[in-house]
Amino acid sequence: MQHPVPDYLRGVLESIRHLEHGEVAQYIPELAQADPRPLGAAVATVTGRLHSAGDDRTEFTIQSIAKPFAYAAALADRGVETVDRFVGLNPSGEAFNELSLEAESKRPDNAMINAGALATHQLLVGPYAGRQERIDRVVSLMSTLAGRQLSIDHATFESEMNCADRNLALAHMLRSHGILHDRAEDIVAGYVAQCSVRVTVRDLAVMGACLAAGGVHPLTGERVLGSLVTRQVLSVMSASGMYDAAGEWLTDVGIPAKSGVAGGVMGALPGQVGIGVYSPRLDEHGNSVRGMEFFRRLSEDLNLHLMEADPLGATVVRFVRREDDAVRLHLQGVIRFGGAEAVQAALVEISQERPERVVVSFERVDRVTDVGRRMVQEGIRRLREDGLTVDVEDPDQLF
Ligand SMILES: NC(=O)CC[C@H](N)C(=O)O
Repeated sequence: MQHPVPDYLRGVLESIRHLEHGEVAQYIPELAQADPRPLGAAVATVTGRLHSAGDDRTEFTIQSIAKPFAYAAALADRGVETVDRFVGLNPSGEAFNELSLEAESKRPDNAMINAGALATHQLLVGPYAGRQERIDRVVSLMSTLAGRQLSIDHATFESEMNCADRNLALAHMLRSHGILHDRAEDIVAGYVAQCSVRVTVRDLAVMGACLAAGGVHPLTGERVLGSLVTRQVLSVMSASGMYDAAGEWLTDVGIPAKSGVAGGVMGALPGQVGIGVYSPRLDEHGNSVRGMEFFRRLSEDLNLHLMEADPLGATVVRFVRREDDAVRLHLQGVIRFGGAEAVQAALVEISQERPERVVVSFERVDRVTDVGRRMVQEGIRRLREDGLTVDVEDPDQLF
């Protein structure tokens, strides 16, 4: 049989194809000439399966979708503290190309707007890195994440450099505040180069899946980014990834995402999937019109909203069985805070029966987080302190 997901994706694309409002980006000549018709989408799971439909092999420039990856690289290269000194964490509420600086620190509001991305680009590699080293760093990280060597579209690069007045103005202002150190021209060139990297929706989906998997590459299993770095990137993406539409986006769609003015949108839903979509016509915020509609549809059809959670706690306790001399507590699934609290409650109840022996079985458990382990250990410690015998069955040594 054929996997149903590509068919589903095709259906969604067909249902949004009629949306023809919006315009291709006008302010970069090369993008203004782009064919507005292509439409493609891809979804990659954190377990490494990739599905796509429509114009899924068409290359386009990544533009601002490079920002979260440059931010990830800077966080990895310079550490959270250093990066936080130069780039803020709050939504700006203004357009992506505004000079949005925090009143006192003069830091750009966040790394998803141009001012923040210029500051982030300066931080790449190390204090003495040169223009080419910084570019190589971002391109190489994005290539690792995409699982193939990505390259720069020189025509788009030149085209944007010829009309980069606004980004140059931002860079000069940032330099006057001591946020940039190199020549404004070099930082802008590096930033524009990172924006000019060519990708497909399949690349975006895999790159997003890597963020969704906490920094572990879904296809190779290799850890590419630290889990705290990934968490910070996703947090800033959720707050600011869709620019001044970020609040509405988080409410309606609930998938951390980043858009680019060539028409790409990348999403990363923690623990589940990476999503890529491409359609060049943009709304007034610079977000792909069909791309946003695609995300709305997926979020609704597939229940992907970040804030839509199931009450997971109680399901960790599979059952409690009373035998002659023992009470057996069978656990299952993933034990995090919510589940571990339910285990502790079950242990409190069992302690009141004062059985000779308690057996806690992890046979059907998939995973125990650190906090889950500490909490279950504490429950068991208290049972033993009460004078009960507790045995743990843990064939896979998860506990
Ligand atoms: N939102 C975007 O994709 C903007 C990227 C573009 N290169 C710029 O700096 O204007």
